Parts: sequence; structure tokens; C-alpha cells
Amino acid sequence: MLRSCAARLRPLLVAHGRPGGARLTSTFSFEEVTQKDHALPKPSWSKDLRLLFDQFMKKCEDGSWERLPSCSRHSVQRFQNFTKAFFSGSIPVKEEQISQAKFFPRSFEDGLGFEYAMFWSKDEKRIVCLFQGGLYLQGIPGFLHGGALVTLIDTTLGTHAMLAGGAVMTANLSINFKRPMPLCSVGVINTQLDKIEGRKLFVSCNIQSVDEKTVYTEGTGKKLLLSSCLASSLSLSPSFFFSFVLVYNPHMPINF
Ligand SMILES: CCCCCCCCCC(=O)SCCNC(=O)CCNC(=O)[C@H](O)C(C)(C)COP(=O)(O)OP(=O)(O)OC[C@H]1O[C@@H](n2cnc3c(N)ncnc32)[C@H](O)[C@@H]1OP(=O)(O)O
Repeated sequence: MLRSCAARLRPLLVAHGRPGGARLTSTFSFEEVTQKDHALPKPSWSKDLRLLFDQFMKKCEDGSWERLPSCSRHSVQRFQNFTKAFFSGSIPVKEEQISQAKFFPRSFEDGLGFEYAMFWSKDEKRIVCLFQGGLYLQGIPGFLHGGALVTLIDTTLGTHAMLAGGAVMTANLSINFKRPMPLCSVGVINTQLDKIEGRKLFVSCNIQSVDEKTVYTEGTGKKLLLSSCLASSLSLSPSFFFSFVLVYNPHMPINF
């Protein structure tokens, strides 16, 4: 069973993150592409975000925490493998569109949209996402749009669920907006996995201010594993996750 799952997953898996970018190879064209890792400090990051990021990078030094790299595009190959595995290849998107597609939270210019970095605690099994919502994410004047907060919550909870179980989709998401969050301020998302029932993963989180005095938003989500075979005890490592989410490179070892 596990072997057949691994065989099914093999085309989806791959690769590794490197600070600043990862060299990716696509089997289709044998082309080499350099993907930018967006979860690294940029000039547009505020001092608060940079300070928090540095604190978590320190926590990574003893291996108890790991930074999750993040790119903006999937390779065409990986997209096709994913749709074949989980949707019988029946996604109505043209090939030329696939190569143009971008991961929504990474689709803005630097500093104007979502700036974020996620850290995974292997022991505590939780994610901390540090983020700053840019000027193009405004809702009511001066504050972040609720949909922007939901996007980040869904992305962070989805990432947690994937690390805990495998490929997931959001079935249900419940949001409680407690306080408006100022535009360009820094927030901290803390996630937890509440329970797993068969294919259903129940995850929750909140968004707090840096000083932890304000809870801006709370989110609870139900994620469904896309294949019951993935719900077997495959516990994915962050490096596996990076590759799983982003690219297919048949030359890299599978490390789960
Ligand atoms: C870089 C990486 C970052 C990763 C994070 C990315 C985050 C982004 C995540 C997304 O945005 S996903 C996109 C938004 N979600 C969707 O489009 C999902 C659309 N819905 C579906 O495709 C299907 O409804 C779904 C796959 C969720 C479930 O269909 P299934 O046919 O597999 O489930 P089924 O109907 O058999 O139900 C299985 C169980 O789930 C429960 N369930 C299904 N849909 C539910 C629902 N909507 N709410 C609550 N429970 C639900 C259902 O009651 C049942 O419970 P029991 O096992 O106890 O009987």
C-alpha cells in the first residue's frame, strides 16, 4: 500500500530549498529554471518583520525550527502530475496558461502585497507565519482587507495540514475578525492541528500583533486529504514539502 502511494507520489515529489533560490529541473524539457525563494528578507520588510525573522532564524540553528522556503510558480510538469494524480488530468487550464500561473499570495510586487515567512516546529508540530500586509491589501481605509487575512490564514493552515498529512484542499474555513489590523503592520499567525478524523484534518490559528497584546483574527479550518492513501502515516518533512508544493525534479531523492 505504502509502496503504491509512494509510486503515485513520486512524480509529485521533489527537491530542495536553498537560501535565495533552488535549481529546478523539469523532465519535460530538461530546462533549468532558477526559482526565487520569497520567504527571505527584502528591503520592503519593516524593522519589526526583520527582527522577528531573525529571532526565528536563531531558533532554527539547533534544528528545532525550520524555515519553509516559498516560490511563486509551479513547474508545468508538476502541475500536470498533480492534476493527473488527483483530478484525472481534467483541470480546464490551457498549457500556456499554466506556465503563466502564479501562487496567489506570491503574485504581488515586493512589499505591496503579502510579505511572509513560515517556520515549522517539528517537535511542537506547529507553524508560525510572520507577515506584513502591504498597501495593495487595503480594505477599509488604513486597514487590511478581511479577504487578505483569510488568504494568509488559509495558506498557513493549508501548509500545516500538508505537512501533517499530505495533499489537501480546504473544505471549510471559519473566520472570526476580532480587531482591524493596520495596513503595513506585522502580524504573527500561530497554527495548531486540533484533530484528524480519517481524511479530515482540523486545524486552527490566530493572528496576533507582534507584542501579543492584540488578537486580530481567529481561523478554524477543515482540510480534506485528496487521497485516502496519503492519509497513511506519511509525515512530510519541510524539505519534502518545499519540493512537493513547488516542483518536480526526478533527479532528487525522495526524503520522507
Ligand atoms: C504553497 C502551498 C500552500 C498550500 C496551501 C494552499 C491553501 C489553499 C487551499 C485552497 O485554497 S483549496 C481551494 C478551496 N477549496 C476547494 O476548492 C475545495 C472544493 N471542494 C471539493 O473539492 C470537495 O468538496 C472536497 C475535496 C473538499 C471534498 O470532496 P470529497 O468528495 O473528497 O469529500 P466527501 O464529500 O466524500 O466528504 C468527505 C468528508 O468530508 C466532509 N466534508 C466534505 N465537504 C465538507 C465541507 N465543505 N465542510 C465540512 N465538511 C465537509 C463530509 O461531510 C465527509 O465527512 P464524513 O467522512 O464524516 O462523512
